[in-house]
Amino acid sequence: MTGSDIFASYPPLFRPMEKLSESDSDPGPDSFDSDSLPVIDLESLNPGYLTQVCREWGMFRLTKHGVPTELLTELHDHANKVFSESFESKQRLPTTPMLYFWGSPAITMSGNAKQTGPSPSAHQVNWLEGFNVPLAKISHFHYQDPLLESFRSLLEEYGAHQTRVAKAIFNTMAGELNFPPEKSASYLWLPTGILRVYRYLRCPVPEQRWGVSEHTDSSVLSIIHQDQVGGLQVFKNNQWLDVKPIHDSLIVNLGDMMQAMSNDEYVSVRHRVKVKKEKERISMGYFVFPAEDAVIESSKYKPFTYTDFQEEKELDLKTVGMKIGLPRFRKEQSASHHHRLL
Ligand SMILES: O=C(O)CCC(=O)C(=O)O
Ligand SMILES: [Fe+2]
Repeated sequence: MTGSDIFASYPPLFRPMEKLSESDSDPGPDSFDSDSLPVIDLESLNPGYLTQVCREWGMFRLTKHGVPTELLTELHDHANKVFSESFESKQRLPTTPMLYFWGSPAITMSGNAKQTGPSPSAHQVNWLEGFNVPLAKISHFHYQDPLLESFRSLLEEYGAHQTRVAKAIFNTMAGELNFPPEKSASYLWLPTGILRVYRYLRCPVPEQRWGVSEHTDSSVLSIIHQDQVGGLQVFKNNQWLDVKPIHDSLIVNLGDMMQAMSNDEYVSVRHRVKVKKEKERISMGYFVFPAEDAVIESSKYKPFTYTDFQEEKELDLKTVGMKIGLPRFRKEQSASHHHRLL
């Protein structure tokens, strides 16, 4: 590919108006200071420490997770190649088992995009493109194209690892939180698992745009693997901390459903992703949800299902213009808020 063709793979909205200068490309790896994110070793999972981290952080680095390093390397390599194809050819791909989207990470859990591109208001757009991959269907399809087929098969393998990891972490949490066994099973409903493979695009005005703006995940658990570019930040002690890219570790964060299930003992952590002028970034996320009809019950919340939560969120996005999330489901929301102010 010649230099000027690089942006043929970008959705048109993200193609720079002017040629980005040579000095803007590849200034070498960024150096990240080591971060203070807690580290949890899956091989010797310590329930007490996990609980402490879930209360204080809602995010941690996972090591000894058993996902082979070569699988991670190959996945990033394949993702790079697939994303480098022209925008038009990516748009023409079938929507199962991998749905191509751009400009917004907000896709419904079943993987049915409301729309695969955003409405054209560049300011709110997320500076990314991606594939949404529901794991329930991934082994039922095969591609003719060898690159896509090996990407699909790697994702299937990766998905099985993520499912295993999520189950192990959740089971420990469920034990610590004393969930009754029948609740545990529907609170983490593995067939809801999805992967999202993202490519964050180079942005001429990185300080004016977000890869993903500040949010909490709606999931029970999310697991991120990022390449060496960096950009993920987590909000802790009133500050945004850079999450250092470390190839053989995974980043686990708790979502809104876990916070509600734990009766606000655990935190659904705020995080965001920055974009860069000179580099694209690839990350892969795994997200898992409760069963559709599982009623989440805890003393601080009115009983609700994940479906109720999604419906409320979509309504809020339309009417308020943002996700309100958990406060919509807390009992005596205004009264408790008042208490805190006094
Ligand atoms: O790309 C990342 O590192 C995180 C993406 C993310 O926060 C999300 O998809 O919810
Ligand atoms: Fe997120």
